Amino acid sequence: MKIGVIGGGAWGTALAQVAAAGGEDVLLWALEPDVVGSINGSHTNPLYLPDVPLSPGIRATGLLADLSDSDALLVVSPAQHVRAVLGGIDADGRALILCAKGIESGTQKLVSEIAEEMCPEASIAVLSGPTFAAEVAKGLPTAVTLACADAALGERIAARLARPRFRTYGSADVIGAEIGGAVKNVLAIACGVVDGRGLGFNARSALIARGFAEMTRFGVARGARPETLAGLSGLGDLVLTCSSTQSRNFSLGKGLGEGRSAGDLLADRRTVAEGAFTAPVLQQAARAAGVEMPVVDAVCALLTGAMTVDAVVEDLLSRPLRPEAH
Ligand SMILES: NC(=O)C1=CN([C@@H]2O[C@H](COP(=O)(O)OP(=O)(O)OC[C@H]3O[C@@H](n4cnc5c(N)ncnc54)[C@H](O)[C@@H]3O)[C@@H](O)[C@H]2O)C=CC1
Ligand SMILES: O=C(CO)COP(=O)(O)O
Repeated sequence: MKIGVIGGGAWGTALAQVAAAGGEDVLLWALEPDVVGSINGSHTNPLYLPDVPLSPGIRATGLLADLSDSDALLVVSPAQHVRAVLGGIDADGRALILCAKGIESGTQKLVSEIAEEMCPEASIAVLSGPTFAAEVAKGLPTAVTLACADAALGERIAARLARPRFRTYGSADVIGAEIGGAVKNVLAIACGVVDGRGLGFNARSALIARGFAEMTRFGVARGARPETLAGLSGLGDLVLTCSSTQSRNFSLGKGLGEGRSAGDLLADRRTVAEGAFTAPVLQQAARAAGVEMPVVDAVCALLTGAMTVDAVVEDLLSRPLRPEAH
């Protein structure tokens, strides 16, 4: 029994650490030779997870094919690269635990939908929740949703990945777990804007609550269960990511709120702010589903530079008054 981890960014490295802490045999694939070298040589990942000593039980490789004898694969590449990495591995008959948070540009597919298309013979689960990678890698208490349509398999994976300080809660709602994680990244950009522009805590809380209403409307339209969206992978992650500059999405929004352009903020950035990729495709998907998402529209207008921060805020505040349950 071996666990393969696809992706040597912050989250792949932290999850490898969780797996290794339970005595699993862990092999991590990383794109960058430097990451492979530092994990194998000094048990560190200075590029993506600096200052965290890693378990010597984690080994790394630059060859995806080396993961072919793992019975379970944690897929932790950014959402826009999942299709390409899954194209490079034979996942038939194995458990694919999807950990990226996003929607694919062009296809409007969730990561589980990409995986079903690329690996029709694999068993699919989704791991999502409020999880800053550095905190998880340091062993700070964390809880996640582990969603799988096959209840028995879901229970086995949840038990296999659970640790004393890493609690896994089971769910059958794969789509709901994914939509929470994808949508909250876009909403976190909006909350960062509020912080950067100095609009106050009232505004941030209003945005979290109204953003959650958008997440719920969109999620339910795509078949998610409301209780999943109100759980760790939805509301839980929304609150985390909207509260701290540890979040790359929140930081991006903060920069926008301070008057910098998305182009400048994203240029030369090595780490991924998934919300910047998800926002336009989420906007398209919401429109196609007839779901109103004004906060998501506002983020899109800021990312393209179509509107200024002040114009976007004015726009949101001057919408017609309506019942809260709308
Ligand atoms: N960092 C965190 O705290 C958490 C991240 N996630 C999610 O995990 C996913 C991965 O994020 P991080 O590990 O944070 O990434 P990161 O920002 O730390 O690193 C970027 C990653 O993108 C990879 N990459 C760049 N170009 C690529 C390509 N052409 N093909 C394949 N991979 C490529 C890099 O190798 C690296 O692994 C994202 O969907 C993110 O939303 C989920 C929970 C927590
Ligand atoms: O998904 C995350 C926490 O759950 C990480 O958030 P960021 O990608 O915004 O850093």
